[in-house]
Formats: sequence, C-alpha cells, structure tokens
Amino acid sequence: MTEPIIDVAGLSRDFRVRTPAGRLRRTTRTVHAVRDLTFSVAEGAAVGYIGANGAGKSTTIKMLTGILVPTAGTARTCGRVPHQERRDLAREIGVVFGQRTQLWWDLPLHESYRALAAVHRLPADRAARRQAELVDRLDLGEFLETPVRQLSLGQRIRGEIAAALLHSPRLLVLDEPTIGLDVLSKERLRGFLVEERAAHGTSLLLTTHDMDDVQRLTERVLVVDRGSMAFDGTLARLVDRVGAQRVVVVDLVSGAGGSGAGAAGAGSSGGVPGVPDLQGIPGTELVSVEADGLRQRLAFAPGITTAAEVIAEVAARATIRDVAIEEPDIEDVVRRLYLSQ
Ligand SMILES: Nc1ncnc2c1ncn2[C@@H]1O[C@H](COP(=O)(O)OP(=O)(O)OP(=O)(O)O)[C@@H](O)[C@H]1O
Repeated sequence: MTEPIIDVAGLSRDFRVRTPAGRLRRTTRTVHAVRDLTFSVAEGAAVGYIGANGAGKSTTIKMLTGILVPTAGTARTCGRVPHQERRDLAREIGVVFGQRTQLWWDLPLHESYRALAAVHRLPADRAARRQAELVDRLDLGEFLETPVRQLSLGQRIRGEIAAALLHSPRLLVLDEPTIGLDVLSKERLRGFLVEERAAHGTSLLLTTHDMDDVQRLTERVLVVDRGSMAFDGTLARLVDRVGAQRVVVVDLVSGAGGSGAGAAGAGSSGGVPGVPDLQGIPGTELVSVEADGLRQRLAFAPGITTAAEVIAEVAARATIRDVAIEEPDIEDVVRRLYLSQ
C-alpha cells in the first residue's frame, strides 16, 4: 500500500490568549484549537474538512502545511513533517487560502507565475507549458498583464488556483476557495477542479461552508467540532445520520399529464390547468408551489426515501421538464451533528 498523502495522529494545537481582567490585570487562558485528531487521507483522494466557525479547520490546515507547529501529536503531509520540512513540502503541495493572496499584489499575474516557477525551480519549457495549460483552462489570458490588485475576486481566485497548481503538486489544499464568488464563478471553478483531478490524480483537502463544494468535489467528509473529530465518512451518510432533509425541485410541463397523471389522488395545484399538486408523495413534504404550480419543491429525509423514488412518483403524476436536487445547508448539518453528539 502506498503511504497516505496526509497522516495525522493525536494532533493538537493550543493557543495562549491573554485577556484583560480589570483595569490593569490580564489573565492568560488556553484555547484548545485542535484536540487529538487522528486521520489519514489516501493519495488521490478528495476530502472535505468542515465545521462551524472557530472549530479548528484553519489551525489544522496550517499544521498540515507547516505554518504552525503542533503542541502535541504528529502530522505527515506527503510523507514529510510539515513544520520541519516546509520548503521541500512546498514543492509537493499547492495551497490556496480564499481570503488571502499568495500573489504579488502590485505585479501583473504573469510576473507572479514567473517568480513562482523560479521558486519551484521548474525548467523553463515545463513552466511555460503548464502555465499555458492553466491560463487556457482557467480563462486567465485576458488578465495576465493586469496587476493582481486590479483583478475581481473571481479572477484573482482563478489566478491563485493556477499559481498553486503551476508546479503540478501531489496535494492541493483549498481553504474556502469559493467564498464570496457568484454562483456561475463557483460552478466554473468546481468544473475546473474536477477536470484537473481527473487529469492529474491530484489529492484534495478542502475546507468550505458551501455544501455544493463538498458535493461536487469530495468523496469523504471530516467534521471537526471544537477541535475534535466529530464525523468521518461520506456526505450521504452524514446527511442520513443527522436526518437533514434534501429537496427535489421539479419543473413541470403545463397541460400534459405523465403516464399516470391525475392518478394517485393528485389534486390540482390550483394554478395552470392540468398541473397537479404533488401533495402526499410517500416520505415527502411539499414545501413550496411556485409559478402557478409549474415549479414544486418536495423535501425528503434520505433515510426514508430516495431522490430517484421521489422523481419516479412525480413522473407518474405529471410530465417533468427539469429536476434539481437541493442539498441541505452545511451549517444546518453541522449544527444537527453537534447537537446529536
Ligand atoms: N493565532 C491564534 N491565537 C489565538 N487563538 C487562535 C489563533 N488562531 C486560532 N485561534 C482560535 O482557535 C480556534 C480555532 O480557530 P480556527 O481559525 O482554526 O477555526 P476555523 O474552523 O478555521 O474557523 P472559521 O470557519 O471561522 O475560519 C478558535 O477559537 C480561534 O479563536
């Protein structure tokens, strides 16, 4: 078996925080930001690392990338002890902190890439080929001459991702990469990351507050609660475990029934004639009827029925034009998990 790309045992990190106590005195208290974490990630895997604000995600990532020294326990990233071998590790990992930049603020994007290629000691032809590939796939051609500070958030994040991938790292660590991006930019970025991983087998560790990121980009979820591991498994199992609801959104065709339209006791939606409302589908709750009944939203608990069964039931009552699944909110899932501990 090959060595895990991340291997963590009993990893902990405390911070000493001084707080004012009265006018002149200060007391010192210890914040246990990360407590006794043990997990490993196989080479090539994609893992979502989620938790509430202050749960300890960034502190973990900083230890895994060598920025912070653990108080106790061990971490190995790409087989290296991060804080002791930070420079060597930097050649094997790419890191993007959505809220911070690793690019040179006043320099045009391509100058940052040139500097990074030198830092990573990439041969000129390899750097040029890789940069051209990333610029093309991330649509950065227009901005290469633009100083980083003049880029929009979406352009800058794409620029950051290209910078982190320029040296073709084995592991990509993304801390809130889609924060603040509009829906379209998020989707384009996710599409790129899926393709990049498929093409190069890059391992991925991702922190995010966006369930769609987890859904699209990862196959395993770790949930951290006050510094400790609260869950390790698939997203489906997590959602199932906390009983969070998913929602099937169906767009219906007006005037035409499905194979069993009007059957199963479906009533009219009260809107467009011939469009039934979707009350009473087993295991679901009709949460909204919009556009004169042409768009209806059905919530269901994954442990009770499945999206496929719900869609089949809807198709028996009406003609479906389009279907989407809304995943539960990450904050809601995490809150439910914390409450169930
Ligand atoms: N440098 C520091 N000094 C003191 N306390 C810190 C420091 N960095 C983090 N903490 C504390 O450690 C805990 C974990 O913080 P961390 O930033 O790792 O959480 P997070 O899960 O990344 O949160 P968010 O989702 O808000 O980014 C918090 O209580 C935070 O206040």
